[in-house]
Amino acid sequence: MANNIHQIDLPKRVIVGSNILQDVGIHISELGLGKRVVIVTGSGITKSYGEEVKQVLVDRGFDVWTINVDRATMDEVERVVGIVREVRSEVIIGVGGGKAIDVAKYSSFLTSTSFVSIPTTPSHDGIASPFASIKDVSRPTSVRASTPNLVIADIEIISRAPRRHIISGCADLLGKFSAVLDWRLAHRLKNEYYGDYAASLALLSAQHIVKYSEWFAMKNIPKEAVRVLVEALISSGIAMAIAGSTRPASGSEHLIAHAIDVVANYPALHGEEVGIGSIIALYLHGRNWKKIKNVLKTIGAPTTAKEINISREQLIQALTIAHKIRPERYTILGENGMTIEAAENVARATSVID
Ligand SMILES: NC(=O)C1=CN([C@@H]2O[C@H](COP(=O)(O)OP(=O)(O)OC[C@H]3O[C@@H](n4cnc5c(N)ncnc54)[C@H](OP(=O)(O)O)[C@@H]3O)[C@@H](O)[C@H]2O)C=CC1
Ligand SMILES: O=C(CO)COP(=O)(O)O
Ligand SMILES: [Zn+2]
Repeated sequence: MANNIHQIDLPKRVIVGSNILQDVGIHISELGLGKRVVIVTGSGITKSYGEEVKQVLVDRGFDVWTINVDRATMDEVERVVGIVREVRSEVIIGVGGGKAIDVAKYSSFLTSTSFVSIPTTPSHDGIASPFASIKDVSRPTSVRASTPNLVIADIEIISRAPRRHIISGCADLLGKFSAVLDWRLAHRLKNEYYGDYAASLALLSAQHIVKYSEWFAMKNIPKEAVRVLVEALISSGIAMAIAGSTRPASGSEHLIAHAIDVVANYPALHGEEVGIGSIIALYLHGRNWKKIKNVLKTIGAPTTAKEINISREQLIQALTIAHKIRPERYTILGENGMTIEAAENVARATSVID
């Protein structure tokens, strides 16, 4: 950011549509990414999607190696990096949820190889962002990683993800209302860089979830709504790429979500925790938290500590440590955070606890 120079690395190509996996080889060739490919998937249902991608690539003459990962940890990243170097792979493809995509994304960053993102679930906005959540890299927040050269989001596949994942993605996006308020606050109080365009783009993704909340409330969520969600998740990732940080997408609501993970060892999906964090963050900002709580309720997202499997004591503890998660990122939690008494009052005022 020195001398006002701001570098933005964006994805080269983003494909959103149905039944598009068979074209992955064509896009990789057209973009000139290389012929030697490592595919990273999870070890459950995403394995079969990884096999499908492998078959398509092998049929087009690519050399392909597949690695299944169980967790998004540095051990798994090192395993992938080792294989990528050994087979001299030029491209890493992440096929799956946040775990597989983040391991692939960070491994690509460490090996300076091209990165292709093929999400199978819309549970979070890391699909197109240049940041990865690696669980044991010193702290529970994301680290700089590769911008995807190519994103292939197949709506047919993504629509088959569990309803809970779809709602988690919606809640991750609703978190942008408080994230942007925090960013503006840090700009005004701490003279931190603020990019209004990136902030507006992040807000747009959250506004679309509010606009389409009745569709997301349906038992069988229509594919059109899933497409809106996927495009909004990609757009939020682009906002992070434009900002050069996760600032437009992550504020005090994310600090609270990360603190919940620290206190209760990942009790719920990332977006579900962010939804709870948003209610509290908007309350602290003096904004219309009831409106966002209603949207969360309408779409079937958790709005209480109990619904994300944590006790009132765990929630209160998380609220009191949230400001320490990323001390350099100023938010409404301030430098000293909340006392136990304040945390209890806030959680009760918003009915996150009884
Ligand atoms: N990089 C970033 O900017 C961001 C990263 N994150 C991170 O992303 C992670 C959360 O991602 P999430 O996707 O929730 O977690 P996972 O990747 O762990 O996926 C959760 C489960 O869903 C399964 N799954 C994936 N696709 C489908 C599908 N189509 N149908 C049925 N099941 C499916 C996975 O299968 P399998 O077992 O095969 O993997 C896995 O068991 C967290 O680590 C979070 O920190 C969150 C936000 C932003
Ligand atoms: O989850 C994210 C954006 O939705 C990334 O946020 P962090 O930078 O706080 O990990
Ligand atoms: Zn998030």
